[in-house]
Amino acid sequence: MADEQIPTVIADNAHIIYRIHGSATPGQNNALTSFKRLVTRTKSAAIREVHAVKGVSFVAYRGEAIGLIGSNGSGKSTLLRAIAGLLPVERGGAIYAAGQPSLLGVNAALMNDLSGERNVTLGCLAMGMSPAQAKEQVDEIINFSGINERGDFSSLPMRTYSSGMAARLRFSIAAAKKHDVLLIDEALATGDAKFRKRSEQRVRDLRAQAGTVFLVSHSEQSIRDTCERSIWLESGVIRADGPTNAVMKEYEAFVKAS
Ligand SMILES: Nc1ncnc2c1ncn2[C@@H]1O[C@H](COP(=O)(O)OP(=O)(O)OP(=O)(O)O)[C@@H](O)[C@H]1O
Repeated sequence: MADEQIPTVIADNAHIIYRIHGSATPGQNNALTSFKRLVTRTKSAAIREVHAVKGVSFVAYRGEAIGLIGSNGSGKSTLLRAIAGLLPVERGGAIYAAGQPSLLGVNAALMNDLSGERNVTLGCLAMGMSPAQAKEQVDEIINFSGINERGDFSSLPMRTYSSGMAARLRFSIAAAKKHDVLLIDEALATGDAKFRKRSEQRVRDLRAQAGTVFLVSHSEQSIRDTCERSIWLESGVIRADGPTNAVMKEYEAFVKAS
């Protein structure tokens, strides 16, 4: 934990509910039933709710790297998206964040028809760099991503890249900037072992630059290597929050028992 405890993200009783429209059985959603609902002012039976995150509270500090762990569907990605401001928190709770948290992979909307190089430039500009700064960064980002390891891919359109290559480029663009809060969802697991090592080092560097990093991963090793604190979510509820070793132990015992 950082010496000076400066909060970067505060979640206060955060509830996140997905509302799924049009999930009714056939016949429930035709024009006549819609009209009846309008006249009788009843709510659509076609809206179903998934309560993905249930009253989550925590404080993250500058300099911390926090792993989010838990079973499939436990709400980890949902929580990340809410921290990034991409999903609303229900009334009565809130998530406060310093600066503009960046969710890796979502913020960098890459264009399939443009070359990797052009995408790097656009990504840098979108993150607020000046054209001169962006130009300066291009080579370093391409090198870091390793997409040119098997030929000159950076000048080819993105659609010629494998999904792993695209993910690596996305990570490299996002990691070129100092972030107040960087949110990483499984991104480290997409690259090969060599890239994973490099990106873990970059996460450590970003942390050293006084940002806060959240990492969602099913790779226990990635979490152990990068995060000294972990939050375990299960069915949308925090089951444990503390030093990674202790939280992992509890989680593993739960997995074994279930
Ligand atoms: N776009 C969506 N619309 C409706 N429900 C969703 C949506 N995305 C996720 N959910 C539901 O919200 C719950 C939490 O999902 P979430 O993706 O946050 O879990 P996760 O912990 O990240 O899972 P995983 O480990 O499998 O990636 C699940 O029940 C899931 O079905």
